Order: sequence, then structure tokens, then C-alpha cells
Amino acid sequence: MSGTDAVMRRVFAVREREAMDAATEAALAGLAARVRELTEAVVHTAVDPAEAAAVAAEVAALAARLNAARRAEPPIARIGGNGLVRQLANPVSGALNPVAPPVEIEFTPDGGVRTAFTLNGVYEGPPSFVHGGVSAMVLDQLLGAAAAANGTPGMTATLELRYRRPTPWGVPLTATAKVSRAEGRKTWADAVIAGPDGRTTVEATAMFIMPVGAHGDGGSSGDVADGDAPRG
Ligand SMILES: CCCCCCCCCCCCCC(=O)SCCNC(=O)CCNC(=O)[C@H](O)C(C)(C)COP(=O)(O)OP(=O)(O)OC[C@H]1O[C@@H](n2cnc3c(N)ncnc32)[C@H](O)[C@@H]1OP(=O)(O)O
Repeated sequence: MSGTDAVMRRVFAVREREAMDAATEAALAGLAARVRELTEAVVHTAVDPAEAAAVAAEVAALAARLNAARRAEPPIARIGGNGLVRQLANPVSGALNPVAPPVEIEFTPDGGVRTAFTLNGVYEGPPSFVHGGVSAMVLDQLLGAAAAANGTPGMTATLELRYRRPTPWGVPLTATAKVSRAEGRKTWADAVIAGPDGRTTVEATAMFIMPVGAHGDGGSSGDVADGDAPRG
């Protein structure tokens, strides 16, 4: 087990969960993608009530088929080649979670993280624009990934959002995050979401705290990953 692997497991108390083979993961990712399409269709559909009721009955039957064999907990945690925990069913980035857009996070050469994504009408808040809580969720995840990429993962202690202008849905968005400071168990990071014109729509600052004991020494140090810091 790598140093980062061990720290991430302690920080997030990742328990061993039932292993998932690649074929199952691919099949469930495909299922989640179809359910995302279904969700979008439900939000936009204009079919008549009888048709909506008929489809609801079919969806209930499909849920019953899936529930015929259940895991006790969502599938989690694969440690990626970069040393970061990949949550397969994370609600922001998990390919196996239909609620997730999903937002795919990549590492940047400067030690930060970035993502390019498009949110559809499922995530609408004000008419034509993304719900502010959805932007916060995406930014929390991205900021957390930046803290982890810095080798100083933790729990979100504070998350401050500044909504500069509305974030449109249905168009390509980008978001970036980077750690600004790490002291002891605390790590601060900044992030922005930008619209297709490159203008910032939301800014965020977060502080993450590594829980006591996560480092295995009472949590007094911020250099959690030592020489094994995850970098993309
Ligand atoms: C499986 C995992 C996958 C991960 C994938 C990678 C990407 C991850 C992406 C994840 C993204 C999503 C991530 C999520 O969704 S994380 C989920 C959302 N966050 C939480 O649920 C956190 C809940 N809170 C806690 O667990 C504890 O309160 C924590 C751990 C935060 C601190 O409890 P602890 O007992 O350790 O604290 P302490 O009392 O010893 O205080 C220590 C110091 O900290 C200061 N302080 C404390 N709290 C706050 C506060 N709220 N604001 C400002 N300051 C605070 C305090 O004054 C003191 O300062 P000082 O006196 O020393 O100066």
C-alpha cells in the first residue's frame, strides 16, 4: 500500500468493499449513462399522463430487477495510478452514479486540477442557469481533489462561494482548483468555474482539515504523502 493510499484510507475511513471487476464496472457505467438520459428525458418530456404512467410502471419494474441483487453499500474506492481514491459512485465524478454529471477531474502540471463539463437542464436552478448548490457541489469536489493532489487531503471544513454571474446550462464549462496554502492539518484551496467565453461565473475558497489520527501520528503534519504525493 502506498503512503498516499494509506493516508486516504485513514482520512476517509475507506473500508474494504466488495471488489468489482472491470466488466461489471463497464456495464454499470453504461447503465448509469442510460439512466442519466432517462432523467433528462423525464425532466423535459411532454408526453401525455397515460404515457407517463405507463413509463413509470416500466421504470418500477426495472428498479425491481436491479434490486434483485444489491450491494450493502455503494461501490467505492479504487486507488488510481496517481495515488488518489476514485469513488465509482461519487455524486459529482462517479461514472456509476446517474446523479453525477459526471465531472471528470484531471491533474494539471502546476499541481492543480481542472475539469471540462456540460450540465444539462436536470441541474437547472434559475431559468436557463445552473442551480447554485450544484455549482457548490462541483467546486467542493474539485477543491477536495486539489487538496488531495497536493498530498494534504481532508474533510471540507469551510466552503465559501462568490457567484459572480449566472452559470448557463447546456454549454461547455471549465473549472480549475489549486491549493494556496497548507499548514498543519489545514489546507486552503481556490477554484473557479468559467463559462464558454472564459469569464468566471463562480469563485470558491475552501479549507480542508485532516482528521486527527489520519496521518498516523495524531495528524500534526500536513505532508501526508511524503515522497508519494499524487501528481498528474
Ligand atoms: C473515499 C474518499 C475519496 C476522496 C476522493 C478525493 C477527492 C475528495 C473530494 C472530496 C470533496 C468533498 C468533501 C466532503 O464533502 S467532506 C463532507 C463535508 N464535511 C464534513 O462533513 C466535515 C465535518 N466536520 C468534521 O469532520 C470535523 O469538524 C473536522 C474534521 C472538519 C474538524 O474536526 P477536528 O476535530 O479535527 O477539529 P478540531 O476541533 O480539532 O479543530 C482543529 C482546528 O480546525 C479549526 N476548525 C475545525 N472545524 C472548523 C471549521 N468547520 N471551520 C473553521 N475552522 C475549523 C479549529 O478551530 C482548530 O483550529 P486551531 O485552533 O488549531 O487554529
